[in-house]
Amino acid sequence: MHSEHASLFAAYHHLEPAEPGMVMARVSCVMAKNLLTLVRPDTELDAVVAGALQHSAREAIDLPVVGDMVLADSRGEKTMVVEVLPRRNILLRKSVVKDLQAQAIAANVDVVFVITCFGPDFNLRRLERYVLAVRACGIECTILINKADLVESAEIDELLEEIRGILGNVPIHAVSAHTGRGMDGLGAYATSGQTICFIGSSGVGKSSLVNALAGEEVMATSHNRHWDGKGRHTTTMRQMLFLPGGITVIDTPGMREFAPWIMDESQVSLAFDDLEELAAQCRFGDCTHTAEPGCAVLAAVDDETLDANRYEAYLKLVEQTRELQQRRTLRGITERKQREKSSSKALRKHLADKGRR
Ligand SMILES: Nc1nc2c(ncn2[C@@H]2O[C@H](COP(=O)(O)OP(=O)(O)OP(=O)(O)O)[C@@H](O)[C@H]2O)c(=O)[nH]1
Ligand SMILES: [Zn+2]
Repeated sequence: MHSEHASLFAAYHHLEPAEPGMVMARVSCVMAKNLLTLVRPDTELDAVVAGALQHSAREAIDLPVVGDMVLADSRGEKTMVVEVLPRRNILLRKSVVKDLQAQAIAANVDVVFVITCFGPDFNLRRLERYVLAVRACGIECTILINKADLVESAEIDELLEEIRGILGNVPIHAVSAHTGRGMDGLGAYATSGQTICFIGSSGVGKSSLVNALAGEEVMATSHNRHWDGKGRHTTTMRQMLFLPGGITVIDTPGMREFAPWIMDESQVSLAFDDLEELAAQCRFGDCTHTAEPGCAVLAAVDDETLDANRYEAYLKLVEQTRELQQRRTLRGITERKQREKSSSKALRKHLADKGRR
C-alpha cells in the first residue's frame, strides 16, 4: 500500500524492534498535539503520543512531526508512539508564537520545494528567507516559481537571472500548474522513494502543483475547498500525500512568514556558501567582514561581485544568531536555577516529613 516508504524503512531496518506488538512506522499526519496517523509499508494506523514521551520532550521539536520514523506500541487499546527515531534531518523555522523556540515543519525530507509565484506579490526578500531557512537545516532546496502562464517569457528570464544573482546556485524552475509548463523539469526530483516537502505562502498554488505533479486531483485547491466559516480553510494540518510513482509529498499550510531558525553560526555558512568561500581569502582568520583591511568579502561588495543586499542579509543573520544564542544561554541559566531551587525545596520537605515520622 505504501511502498513509497520501502527505502526509508530499509534504511531504518536495524532499529526495527524485535518485541512482539512493537512496530516501526512513519508519521503521516499530526492532527492535534498528540493525535497522529502513522503509515507502515502495508498499513495505516491512528496513534497517540505516549505520556512518557510527552513528558521527556524538552522542547516541542522533540515530539513527533510529520515525516518522523517512530516506534509504537500497538499492544494496548490505542497505538502509542513511544520513541522518535533519530532524524536524518528536520526542517525548522522560528516559531511565530514562542520567541526563542523552533517550530518543526517536517522530518526526513529529501528535497524542499520552495514555492512562490509570478505576479505583484512576488517578494525576493521573503524568498531569500525561505531558502535560508531550508539551507540552514542542511536540506536540499529547489525554487518553483508558479503561474508562469501569467507573464511573458522575457519577464521570466529577467526574474530568474535576478534571483540567481542573489541566491547563487539554487535550482530554479519557472512552472505553471495550469498549463504544465516547466513541469518536465521536476522529473529528476520525482523519483520513487523520495520525500518532497512543499512550503510557500498561501495562494501561490502549492495544491495545484501537487496535483499537476500527481497527474490527477489528489488535493483540493482553493477553488473547491471547504471553508470552516471563519474565513479559514479546514485543511490546516500538515499532511503527507502519496503520488503515483512512489513519491511522498509533505504539504504544509500556507505560511505568511518563514523565518530561519539558526542556533549557531555554522548554520549561517550553510546558507551562504558563496560568502564563506570569499571569507576564506580574508587576511584575518577571525575577520568579521565589517571593517577589516584585506577583507575579501568587503572587496567583493565593492566591486559588485557580491550583491550588497545579500551581504547585509548575512550580517543581519549573524547578529541575530549571536543574540539568540545569548538569550538561550541566559534562559538556560534561569531555568537551571529554578529547577535547583524547587528540587532543594522538595528535599527539605522530604527531610522534614521524615523527621516528623
Ligand atoms: N494562472 C495560474 N493560476 C494558478 C496556477 N496554479 C494555481 N493557480 C491558482 O492560484 C490559486 C491558489 O491555488 P492553490 O493551489 O489553492 O494554492 P495553495 O498554495 O495551495 O494555497 P493554500 O492551500 O492556501 O496554501 C487558485 O485560484 C489556483 O487556480 C497557475 O499555474 N497559473
Ligand atoms: Zn572578511
